[in-house]
Amino acid sequence: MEVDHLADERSKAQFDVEEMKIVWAGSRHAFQVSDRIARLVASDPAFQKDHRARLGRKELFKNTLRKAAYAWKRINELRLTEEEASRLRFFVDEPAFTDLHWGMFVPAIKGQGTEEQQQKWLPLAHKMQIIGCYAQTELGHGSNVQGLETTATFDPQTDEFIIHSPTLTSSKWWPGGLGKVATHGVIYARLLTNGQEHGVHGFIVQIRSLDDHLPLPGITVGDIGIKFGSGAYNTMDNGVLRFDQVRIPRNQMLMRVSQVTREGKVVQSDVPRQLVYGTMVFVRKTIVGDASNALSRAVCIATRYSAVRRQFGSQKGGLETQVIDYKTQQNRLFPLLASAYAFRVVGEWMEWLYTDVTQRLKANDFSTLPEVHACTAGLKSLTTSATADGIEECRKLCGGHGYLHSSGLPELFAVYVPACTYEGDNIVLLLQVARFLMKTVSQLGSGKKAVGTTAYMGRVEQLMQCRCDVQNAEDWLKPSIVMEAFEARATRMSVACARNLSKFGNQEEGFLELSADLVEVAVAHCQLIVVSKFIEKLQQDIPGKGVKNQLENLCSVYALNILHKHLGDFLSTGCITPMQASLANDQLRSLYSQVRPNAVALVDAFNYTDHFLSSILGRYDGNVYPKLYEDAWKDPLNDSIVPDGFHEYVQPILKQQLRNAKL
Ligand SMILES: CC/C=C\C/C=C\C/C=C\C/C=C\CC/C=C/C(=O)SCCNC(=O)CCNC(=O)[C@H](O)C(C)(C)COP(=O)(O)OP(=O)(O)OC[C@H]1O[C@@H](n2cnc3c(N)ncnc32)[C@H](O)[C@@H]1OP(=O)(O)O
Ligand SMILES: Cc1cc2nc3c(=O)[nH]c(=O)nc-3n(C[C@H](O)[C@H](O)[C@H](O)COP(=O)(O)OP(=O)(O)OC[C@H]3O[C@@H](n4cnc5c(N)ncnc54)[C@H](O)[C@@H]3O)c2cc1C
Repeated sequence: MEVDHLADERSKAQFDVEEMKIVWAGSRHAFQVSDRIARLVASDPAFQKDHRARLGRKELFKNTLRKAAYAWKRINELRLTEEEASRLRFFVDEPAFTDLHWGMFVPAIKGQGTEEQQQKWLPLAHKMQIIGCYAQTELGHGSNVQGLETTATFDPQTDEFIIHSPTLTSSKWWPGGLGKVATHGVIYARLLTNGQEHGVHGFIVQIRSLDDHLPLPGITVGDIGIKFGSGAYNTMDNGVLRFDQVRIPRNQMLMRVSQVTREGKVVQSDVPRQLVYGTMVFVRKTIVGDASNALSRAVCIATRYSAVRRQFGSQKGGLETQVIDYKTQQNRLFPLLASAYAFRVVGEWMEWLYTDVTQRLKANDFSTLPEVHACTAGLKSLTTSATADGIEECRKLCGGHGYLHSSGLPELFAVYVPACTYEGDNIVLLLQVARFLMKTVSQLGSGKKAVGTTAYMGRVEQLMQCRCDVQNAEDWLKPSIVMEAFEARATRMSVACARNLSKFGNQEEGFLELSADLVEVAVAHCQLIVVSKFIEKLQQDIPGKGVKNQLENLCSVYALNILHKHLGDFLSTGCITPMQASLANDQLRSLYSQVRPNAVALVDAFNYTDHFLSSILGRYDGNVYPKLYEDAWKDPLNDSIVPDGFHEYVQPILKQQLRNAKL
């Protein structure tokens, strides 16, 4: 009979876990789809993944190809919808070329291709008759997109573009799926016509033959080599690609933003040039939602294990203390639990924001594009940095056992941590947010209304002077008080930076000199967005016994923990007093006591299967020790009692020692 070692923990929950599962999934429908597909994947031995770390690169990669092909077969056999197929790929939980095909190649064509181009290429991509990648980054330039060196020169004689890599540093470097699988790519290159340059644009280029998969003439392509962590992201074939005067028809330049005529004239559409960067906006918003997936997964493991693990405190031979009951453990774990929920909420809002901007763009309203760029860039940066740090903290929260591969945490960290770099280095992205904020501040006096997530700056005079109204710890539970403190902090930091910037004769020089401060301003603004979206969510009707109350606690934990971690900002800008900071800490401690009995149920609400979690420490039933013990014996080193190499290398040393001893 299966024993639930966490049953006692589950019985303490003060809310309806089933209803919380629906809040987490986003809707009843989303929950049902997720739940069904997660079970489907978990019950299919073809999707087994616990042996990954023991495979060499070639075997690992072949295994990924097999899984991706099998997943595609099941998607077709079961006639899964787009939503179901995407959930299936998510639960298969193995980075693969398909991520880039569906996640970037298809969106790039949708976002930057004309109607005609979409009609030609999308059906081929949707049926996977071609497999695409997104090839922007080069060996010499990633962040600086304007610095890309690959050229696309229009040849009016043949009505073609010549794609060329003029230098070593112009080699495409990093694109996922490119190394070994992609047949096509959206390639970013500088457009040259009639001897003039017209900036970076996307081009659909065939890379490999559809008959024998060999590179087409003029193309050199391969994998860039092993990446961080064994197994982990090495299931992906990140690639290198060089072009030697490769010709493509003129109609393979993605022409929604600019067109090149038969004569080689460049005609700009009425859409902003920045739409060439649109795929990055799309993926960044997806990455925000994905941060909550990765963080919740780590937190689920650390919470369940912290309830199982006992150390010290035994009274008269009784049970020792569960480590989750130590305040230090709570102080490290519960803010991460709260962040997972906060990022879920902000990820949901991001979906709304993206849908909104897409509709506006269709109607030729480009007004919200700068703000959407700032939000996606900033929140991508904030959530991925916090998640990468959070996963590592969860590993430490699990003590020594967290370092075992079977805890699920090392692989999760290795797969996740590049999120701080891909789709824009997190610092580079925060500097984009800072530019947007400085622009907003500089326009405040000109009568231009601050809108959307910067609307609070419209109240700059009030926010520069307001005094925090906290008199006792419970006051920190009031959303209006928290909001004002965060708005005042972000405004005061922005205004101070703008004033410092204005002291420089040259704005760009000032921006470089003050960039470390500007990053902090951007972080303050992004944290405010997360807090405000969480608070907004709580203004909705949320059904289910105790569900709203739990979310309120988590929202307060998120906000007050940020306040504590960034106390320097709040105090130095005079937004709160030292006494009020101390009251915030009192309140935080009290909130931890309220979260404690609900902690295991709050992670159950993520509804993760044991297959997906892939962690002995995070098992649903909490049966950790027997399974850890059992798992150790499965290691190939334990296949034989005396290891290979012992007689060859170790025994001679021992024998030498014995001989020496006898002498
Ligand atoms: C595929 C994954 C699918 C789903 C994801 C789900 C889960 C995640 C799991 C796995 C992920 C798997 C794989 C990861 C795949 C990774 C792919 C990549 O990394 S692709 C490459 C990404 N590269 C970058 O992000 C480069 C970063 N650099 C830039 O974005 C820009 O160059 C930069 C923002 C730094 C701007 O450069 P700059 O030269 O300073 O300015 P520029 O002249 O270019 O722009 C001026 C003007 O434009 C505005 N602007 C800039 N970017 C955008 C934009 N994206 N949208 C709208 N507007 C933009 C900028 O603010 C400025 O405006 P103003 O003139 O000031 O008004
Ligand atoms: C796993 C993975 C998958 C990827 N997949 C793809 C893909 O599918 N397609 C693709 O095209 N690309 C892909 N990339 C590339 C990725 O987008 C770039 O690596 C990323 O944009 C960062 O650029 P970079 O490597 O040039 O970093 P750099 O810009 O060289 O960063 C190095 C350091 O310089 C700092 N820095 C740079 N510029 C500034 C500045 N202006 N001010 C202050 N500091 C600065 C950064 O903060 C960082 O600390 C992938 C990368 C990884 C790791």
